[in-house]
Amino acid sequence: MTFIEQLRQRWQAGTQVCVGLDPFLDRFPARFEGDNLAIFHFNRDIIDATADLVCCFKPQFAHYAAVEAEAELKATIRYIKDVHPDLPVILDSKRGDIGSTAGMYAREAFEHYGADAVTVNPYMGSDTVLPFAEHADKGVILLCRTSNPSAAEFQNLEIDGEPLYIHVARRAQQHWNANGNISLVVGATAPEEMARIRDVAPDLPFLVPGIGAQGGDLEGTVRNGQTAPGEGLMINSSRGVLYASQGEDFAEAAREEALKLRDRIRALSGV
Ligand SMILES: O=c1ccn([C@@H]2O[C@H](COP(=O)(O)O)[C@@H](O)[C@H]2O)c(=O)[nH]1
Repeated sequence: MTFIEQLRQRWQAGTQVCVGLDPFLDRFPARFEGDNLAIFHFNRDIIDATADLVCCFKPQFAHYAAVEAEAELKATIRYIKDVHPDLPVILDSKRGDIGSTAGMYAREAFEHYGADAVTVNPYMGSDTVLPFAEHADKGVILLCRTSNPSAAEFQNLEIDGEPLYIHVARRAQQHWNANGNISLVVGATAPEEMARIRDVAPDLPFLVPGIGAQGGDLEGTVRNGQTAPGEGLMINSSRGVLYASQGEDFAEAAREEALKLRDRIRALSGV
């Protein structure tokens, strides 16, 4: 099954929640002290506690590379594929480079790590996006309007009467989506921008970071981002779910948070 097919199946099962797997070792419960595979074991417990509530998981690459835990990233993705094979995995590595290097980044995500989708920075232009998009069964999730406080600095600059992020969204919808495998990153901190992006990219799934720790607007996200009730969105929460408790009940607390988020989204969707 392709990334998009897997995602649609999860939307139909009633969830648009994406749990981000961003390990911070200093926020792990005490039981992981001295565990050489603490990141993998923590992830495994979170994955098992939330799998039935999510439409995808999203490990963020830097959180593994910075602590030389690339093998645990690979093991985490392998674990999801083996134990929860209906759940797609997004490798959030925000890659982007000249075409020949972009092709290697695509292989890194899809072949080496076994991810179903990867985040890509499209601001270097078409030749840096297409080496990812030619992997027709894989998802390519392009930064469009990000969630961070300075996102507007460049992304909202007007060019030919429209903000730069609109040019990216239109190019994605009209030129890069020949294989039907493109999605966009649109932050929950920018609900007005999200509405404008949905106008020019009516079909593309949105990966929506910024809920929880970043103070994003869940109601505005659902109102402005959905393509149909219960569809179109992968609403990410990382720290808000992973560190809901740092005690022995961390996995139960993570499940509770993911469940609350899923049900709030459902209620806002009217499904
Ligand atoms: O615009 C963006 C793009 C990616 N991210 C990533 O999403 C998660 C958010 O984590 P929270 O703890 O839920 O705030 C993190 O991995 C970011 O690198 C983003 O926040 N904004």
